[in-house]
Amino acid sequence: MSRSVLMLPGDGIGPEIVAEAEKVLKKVNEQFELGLQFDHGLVGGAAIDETGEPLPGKTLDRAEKSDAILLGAVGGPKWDKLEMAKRPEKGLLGLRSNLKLFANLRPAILYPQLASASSLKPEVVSGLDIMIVRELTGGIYFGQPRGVRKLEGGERQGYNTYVYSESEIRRIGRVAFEAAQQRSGKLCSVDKANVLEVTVLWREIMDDLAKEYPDVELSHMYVDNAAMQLVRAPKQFDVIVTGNMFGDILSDEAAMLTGSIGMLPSASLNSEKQGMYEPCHGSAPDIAGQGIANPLATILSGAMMLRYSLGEEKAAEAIEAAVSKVLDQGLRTADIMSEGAKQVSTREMGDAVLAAL
Ligand SMILES: NC(=O)C1=CN([C@@H]2O[C@H](COP(=O)(O)OP(=O)(O)OC[C@H]3O[C@@H](n4cnc5c(N)ncnc54)[C@H](O)[C@@H]3O)[C@@H](O)[C@H]2O)C=CC1
Ligand SMILES: CC(C)CC(=O)C(=O)O
Ligand SMILES: [Mg+2]
Repeated sequence: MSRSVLMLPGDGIGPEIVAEAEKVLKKVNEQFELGLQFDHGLVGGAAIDETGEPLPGKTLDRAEKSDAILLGAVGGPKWDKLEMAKRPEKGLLGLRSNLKLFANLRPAILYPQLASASSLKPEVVSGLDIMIVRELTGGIYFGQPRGVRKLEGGERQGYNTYVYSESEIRRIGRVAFEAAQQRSGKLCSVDKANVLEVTVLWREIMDDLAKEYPDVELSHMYVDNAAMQLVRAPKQFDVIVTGNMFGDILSDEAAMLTGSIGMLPSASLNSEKQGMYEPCHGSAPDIAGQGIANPLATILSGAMMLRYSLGEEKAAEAIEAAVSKVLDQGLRTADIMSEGAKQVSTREMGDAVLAAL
């Protein structure tokens, strides 16, 4: 059976890291006879430069027809002066909303080899394995109305709207409760229910759902405390469920517990388990073109793709084992470099994973 994978490299370091993930995916495709067909498309700034739009119709059409998508990252200073609706980031948000990819899974796992690269002391993070379940197609990133308006007197006012409907909360809640059931049975819902009505509703729905999952222990935490607890005692968390913006911020924070944002993969799924897979980081314009970006988050996103959308658990595990082996060999990109290790480029890291497979 042939299945199609759409590669969307995007901008900045996107093409560099996606090239490494593609090598790795093509190798497991051969080794495990997966029958994957690879196609390529434009999104973000690269698409704006070529077609004038961050999400060309052709890309969306191919994305809708593909079994899974691997995306690098979008955005960069070249396009930052464009009005919001025309920026590269709209291409990514458009893919997420058009494909209804509401469930964003961001596992923050510390590879033991990287304990000294973590921002926290090894004893605080050893064995760290957190799953952040972030709602991805609602909340303040999508709420209407939004914009900048002129007030009486001429002063301008920027505004966005934080909205969640009951059904949006319920469907992401179910994903999180089910994830907790398959893990330790502990779920922490993160909100700001002491200030924001939308998250009072969020909390109410989570409490309601908890009645259907008696084997899951649900707790609630305000987002400011959660941000603090993540760096104080991160191992108190197993599954965290939260809204779009809080999840965006907390997952970058959690990334540093694993050594680098260059280590954090993600899966964005819809109800049909069609998925887009991408590293949690952005296009890193400050290091783009230097061949020093860490490709492991993208390679590990490829493993998540095999697991969640293509049902190829063995191939996914093979990639994860190869990454672990490469770290055992002491190979490190600059962001996870430590004393006694050997620094390698983006391409050398990809080649090492390939050789370890
Ligand atoms: N999913 C996406 O496409 C995302 C896109 N962005 C966009 O990316 C652009 C840059 O945003 P920033 O806030 O600078 O966030 P960023 O995640 O691109 O970079 C933050 C810092 O992390 C480093 N970094 C990121 N990925 C790395 C990797 N693989 N290896 C080594 N170091 C890495 C960068 O060098 C930088 O110092 C913006 O245009 C932003 O809108 C930001 C986040 C996600
Ligand atoms: C365009 C942004 C919402 C992307 C981002 O920061 C993310 O998804 O982590
Ligand atoms: Mg982010």
